[in-house]
Amino acid sequence: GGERARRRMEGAGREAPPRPRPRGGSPRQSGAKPRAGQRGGEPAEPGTARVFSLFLYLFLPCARCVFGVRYLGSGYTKAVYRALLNGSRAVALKAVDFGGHDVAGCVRQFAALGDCYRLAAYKLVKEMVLLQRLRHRNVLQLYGYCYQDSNDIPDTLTTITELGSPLEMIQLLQTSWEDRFRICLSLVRLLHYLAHSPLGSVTLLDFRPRQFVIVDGELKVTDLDDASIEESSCTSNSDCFMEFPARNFTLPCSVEGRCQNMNEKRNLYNAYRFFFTYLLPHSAPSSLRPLLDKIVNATGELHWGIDETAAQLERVLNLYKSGEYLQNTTRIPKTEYKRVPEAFIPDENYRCWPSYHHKGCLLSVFDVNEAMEICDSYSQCKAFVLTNQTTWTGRQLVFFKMASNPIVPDPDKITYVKVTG
Ligand SMILES: Nc1ncnc2c1ncn2[C@@H]1O[C@H](COP(=O)(O)OP(=O)(O)OP(=O)(O)O)[C@@H](O)[C@H]1O
Repeated sequence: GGERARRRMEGAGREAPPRPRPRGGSPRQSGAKPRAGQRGGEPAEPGTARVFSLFLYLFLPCARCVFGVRYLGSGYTKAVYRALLNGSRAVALKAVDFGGHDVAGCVRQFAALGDCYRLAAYKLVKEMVLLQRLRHRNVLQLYGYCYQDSNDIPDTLTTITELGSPLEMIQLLQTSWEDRFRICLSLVRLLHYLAHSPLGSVTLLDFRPRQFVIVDGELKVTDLDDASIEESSCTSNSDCFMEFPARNFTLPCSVEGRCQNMNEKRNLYNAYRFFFTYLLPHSAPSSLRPLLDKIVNATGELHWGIDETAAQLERVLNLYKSGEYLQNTTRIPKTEYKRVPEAFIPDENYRCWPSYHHKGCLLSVFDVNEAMEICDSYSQCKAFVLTNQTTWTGRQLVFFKMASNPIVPDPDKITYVKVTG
C-alpha cells in the first residue's frame, strides 16, 4: 500500500495554486540560481531560437510571465498547474507541493518548512536539469522557469514545460491499434534515446504510466526526478539481480564490475509490462500479429536490447505505412461499388469500434481496396466516404455509412456506394 499511501492528496488540504504574486523590489541575483537558460554549446535544432528566447525572459517572478493558473494534478512531491504564457500559449507549471507527501511528511518530522522545501526542491531542480540535457521529441520540452514567494519562503522555483494530458490506460485501450502502436513506438524511441543519451544510459526508476503524458498523440516522459544514470556496480552476476513482481532476471557482471545494460533492460522490461502487453497485439492487423507477438515475447524475456526492439517496431511501422501488410490478402471482389466523386453522405452513420469519431464509423485505411474490404465485411455497410484527412501514419480516414441517401456535393470527398443485386 506504500504506493497508494504515497499518492493522492488531491482535493484534501490542497495548497492554493502558485498564484503568481507581484513582488516588490529586490532584483534577481544572477548566478545564485540554476540557469536553465544557459544551453551551452548544444547544436541548434528547429525551434531552438524560440525556446531560447523564452528562457531569457523567464528569469523573472512568475507573475510577469504566466496567467490563468489552474491546478491539474500532483504526485508525491510536486504539483502541476496549467497556465497561459503571455496570455496565449498553454503550458504546464510544476512546483513543490507544500501539501504533498514529501513536504508535509518532512515538516511533521522536523518542523522546518524552509529546509523541507529545499529537500523537495532538489527533485524539481534535478528534473529541470535533466529535461534541459535530455532533448528529444519524447522528452517533455522545458521552456524555462520562474520564481515566486510561497508559504513565506522567498523565491520558490516553478518550472515551465510543454503541457500534456495524463496517460489514461483505460482510454488508450479503447482507441485504435494505430494510436496505441504510436504510444509504444514513441516509448521505444524514447528508451532508445535514453540508452544512448549524452549523459550515458538513463534508467527511469519510477516507470508507471503516470510518469508520462500525451502531447499530440505522442508519449512524452514528464517526471524525471527518479531517473538514474549510474549503472549498478558488481563483483559477480548475482549482484545484477533485477526483481519485478512477476519475474526476476540476473544480468551478467562485466569485467569492469558493472551490471551490463541494466539501465536499458530495466526500462525495457517495464515498457513490456506496463505498455506492450496491453497495447501492442490487441486488435492489430492480423498479418502483423506474428511480428508483434514476437516483440512482446522477446521484450518480456529480455532477449533483445533496445536497439533490436526499436528496429523491430520501426519495421512494423514501415509494413503498416507502406501497405505491405496487406499484400498477402488479395481482395476477392464480392461486391461492386459505384464511385461518386466530390460527394458526401452527411447522415446514415452507424457505430463501430474502434472509431475515430464517437458518433459514426470513421476508420483509417491504406487505400480504397482496404475500404472496400471493410465495407464488404460489415453487412450494415452500404457506402463509404473517403475524406481528405489522414492519420499520423498517413493513412486515409474513411466514413462507413449504412445508406447512401441523401448524398450531397463536397469537393474534398469521394463516395463509394455498394451496388447490390
Ligand atoms: N506537462 C504536464 N502536463 C500535464 N500534466 C502533467 C504534466 N506533468 C505532470 N503532469 C501531471 O501531474 C502529475 C504529477 O506530476 P509529477 O509526476 O511530476 O509529480 P511527482 O510529485 O514527481 O509525482 P510522483 O510522485 O508520481 O513521482 C502527473 O501524474 C501528471 O499526471
